[in-house]
Amino acid sequence: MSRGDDRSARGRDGDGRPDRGRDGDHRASGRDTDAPPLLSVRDLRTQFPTVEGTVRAVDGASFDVYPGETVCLVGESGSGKTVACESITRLVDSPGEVVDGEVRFDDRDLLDRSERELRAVRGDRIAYVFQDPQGSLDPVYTVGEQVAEAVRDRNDVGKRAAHGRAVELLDRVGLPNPASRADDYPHQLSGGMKQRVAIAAALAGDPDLLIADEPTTALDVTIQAEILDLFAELGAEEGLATLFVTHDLGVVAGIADRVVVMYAGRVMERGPVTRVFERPAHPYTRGLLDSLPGRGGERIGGEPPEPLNQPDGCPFHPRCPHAVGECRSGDGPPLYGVDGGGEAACVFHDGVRDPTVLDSAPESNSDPESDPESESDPEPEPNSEAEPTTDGAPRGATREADASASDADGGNR
Ligand SMILES: Nc1ncnc2c1ncn2[C@@H]1O[C@H](COP(=O)(O)OP(=O)(O)OP(=O)(O)O)[C@@H](O)[C@H]1O
Ligand code: NI
Repeated sequence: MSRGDDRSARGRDGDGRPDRGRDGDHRASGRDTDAPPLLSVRDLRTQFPTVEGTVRAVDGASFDVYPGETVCLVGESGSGKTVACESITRLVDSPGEVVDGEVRFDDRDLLDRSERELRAVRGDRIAYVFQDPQGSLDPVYTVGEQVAEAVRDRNDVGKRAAHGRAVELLDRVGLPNPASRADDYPHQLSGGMKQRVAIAAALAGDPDLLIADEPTTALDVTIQAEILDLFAELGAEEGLATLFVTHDLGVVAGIADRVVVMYAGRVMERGPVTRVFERPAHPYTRGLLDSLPGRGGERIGGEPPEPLNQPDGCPFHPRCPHAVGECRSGDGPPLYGVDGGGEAACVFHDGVRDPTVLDSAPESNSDPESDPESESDPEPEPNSEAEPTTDGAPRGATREADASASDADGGNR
């Protein structure tokens, strides 16, 4: 039985939400464009008090995730991606604390809920997958026992039914020979298979939102691509919404409907993936894109600010080739609407004041036909350009379909 059937049988689709991803429409993703956001994060602030001062790990971030879509959180190391994800269900390690903001999920503020209520939301409605599958599995139990335990935690079923469901879930995530593999211990599985098991456990409560923090970073490149395909499938076939953290823009090109670019705890730019890749409106986003192998490969000069020593104004101004006086003082620019969808926190967002900010794109940007190919190549090695279609092509094609859909209706998001 597929998970979709199971949902219907349990009446979860009877809540007025459209039956997503099974109608063979033009979108490859299961994104539901008419529904209100599933998750709406507003002005989120999470801080860590330290002896040297307060680290503002997330400093006023706002973004949405709609039902069935994949939103990628990107940004250099230390930009606050992980802390933002943890803040959504208040998983932040002490002494870290969410000090302000709103996290609306299904129209209730999660930040108001008790720890007990949040525990029920976690795993059931919102599930997490982390970078290191080893860390999420217990070495002394078989993988079948662990997934079955996750099933029993979230559903009122007996041992035998839970085991059957565990095998189904292991099959769903593409574990070969799931019935016999269920008896394996984690150390008997490869890294990619362990990550599949962790994903199966995350699916045990039939969540609506999966938060995946660099789930493929620890895996080698071909396995990475397979796991990314699995995430894409889960979105398209089961209407699962995903908030996906990565610092790899090649990965973003392959799976995202929309992108949120973070820097120094703030959102620098957000919008439909095609618009952001083709016409980035923030110099930081452009810098990240220009560092892709297919786009010049040059890293942004300088380093992100020290957590305890943030500059005034736009946090990116010390590294920005376009910075002017007003970028260096005040609280930094607000998010301005950008043509084609989304927003950018830059005074040059519309190219009116200084067209060079938006026009300084590399040559390849002027050819929209060939561009997505190089973007979608998830392989960071220098030789990856030689064989861009090996596994980049199918996902590149998927993304184009997704992204044009996002683009068409993304103007107000
Ligand atoms: N326990 C902690 N105590 C103090 N500061 C912390 C703690 N955890 C995170 N931070 C700070 O919060 C900021 C955001 O960290 P976070 O881990 O969210 O970044 P990230 O974008 O996920 O980076 P990466 O790509 O390396 O995973 C960083 O400046 C980090 O130093
Ligand atoms: Ni992180």
